[in-house]
Amino acid sequence: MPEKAPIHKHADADGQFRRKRSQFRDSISSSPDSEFPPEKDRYALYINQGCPWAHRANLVRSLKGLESIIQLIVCDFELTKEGWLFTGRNGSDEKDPLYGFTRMQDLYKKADPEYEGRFTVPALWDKKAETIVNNESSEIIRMFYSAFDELLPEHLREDGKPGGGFYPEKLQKEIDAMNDWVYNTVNNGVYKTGFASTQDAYEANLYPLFESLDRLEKHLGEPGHHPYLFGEYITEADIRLYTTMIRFDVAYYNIFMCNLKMIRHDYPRLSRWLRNLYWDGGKTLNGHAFKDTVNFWTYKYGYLRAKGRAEPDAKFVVPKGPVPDIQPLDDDEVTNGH
Ligand SMILES: N[C@@H](CCC(=O)N[C@@H](CS)C(=O)NCC(=O)O)C(=O)O
Repeated sequence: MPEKAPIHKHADADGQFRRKRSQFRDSISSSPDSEFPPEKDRYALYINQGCPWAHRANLVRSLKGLESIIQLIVCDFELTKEGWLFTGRNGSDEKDPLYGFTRMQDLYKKADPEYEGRFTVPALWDKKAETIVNNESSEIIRMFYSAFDELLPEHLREDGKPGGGFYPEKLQKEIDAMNDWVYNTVNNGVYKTGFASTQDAYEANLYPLFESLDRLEKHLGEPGHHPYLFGEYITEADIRLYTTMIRFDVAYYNIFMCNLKMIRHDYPRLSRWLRNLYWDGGKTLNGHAFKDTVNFWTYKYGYLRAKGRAEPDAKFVVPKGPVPDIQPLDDDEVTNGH
């Protein structure tokens, strides 16, 4: 195995970026022997505004109407040698509101003093058991789909939804298959491209990323695959792709050098899909959740910082474009998709 990277370094010694496995993998469930039953005010979701994995969890918390059930705690999105901090800046609380910690790593150490993994967001905290239930976003979002449904009004419960919810049984195989290649080449693909520290590692990830974007563009043109990836209703596949696509033109294109094509100019269907989600007036979604969980400036500034082009405390210049951050819903230039 290549040498382990320190907190602030992204690529391993061989130039490749490898995301490490999450280690807290418990579940919230209402089964009788559940260690973590659904309860109002019992859990807190730790995020920062920059991270696309934390964004997934935050987005589903909003889409499901869980704001008054699960507390949201935001740390600063500037990664330091000590990991994520609570600073009072960048949307962050001044201190961790539960314990007064100034570092995310203190929370991980409280959960498990022997913990040796990365101190990542998102993390779902149980205030009663004082531990991390889960720090893997793909599992946290699935918990949020239905684990709290008994506490929610009928229209927000998965079994009350016309399409069968975010992960309907009849689509699970197809969603899982898409998740797999989208995760490897798109969600994580942009990171593997952007954090590559050799030309070979960069190119080895850049081309598969754009092959997958081409594949998604084609997918959206097939019968039954629009306006959302699997038809009339938003599913997990849309949620997982969204947090990467909304950062693409404003950050990954430029700062992560994912710059063979842009969503707005080169992918009309993906662009329309993205704008549909962002601008939806809350008619089909829970009140602008896709829009309200986005902060474009954070992406422009935060990825520049993450990429190491700006030293802490140095003055630096944040790219202005592209302008606008996202195009209006009905933009003639890009309406030839669907
Ligand atoms: N598998 C995790 C990945 C989370 C993750 O890597 N988060 C990044 C922020 S985008 C992080 O916290 N990195 C800090 C570190 O690795 O030290 C998930 O999807 O929840």
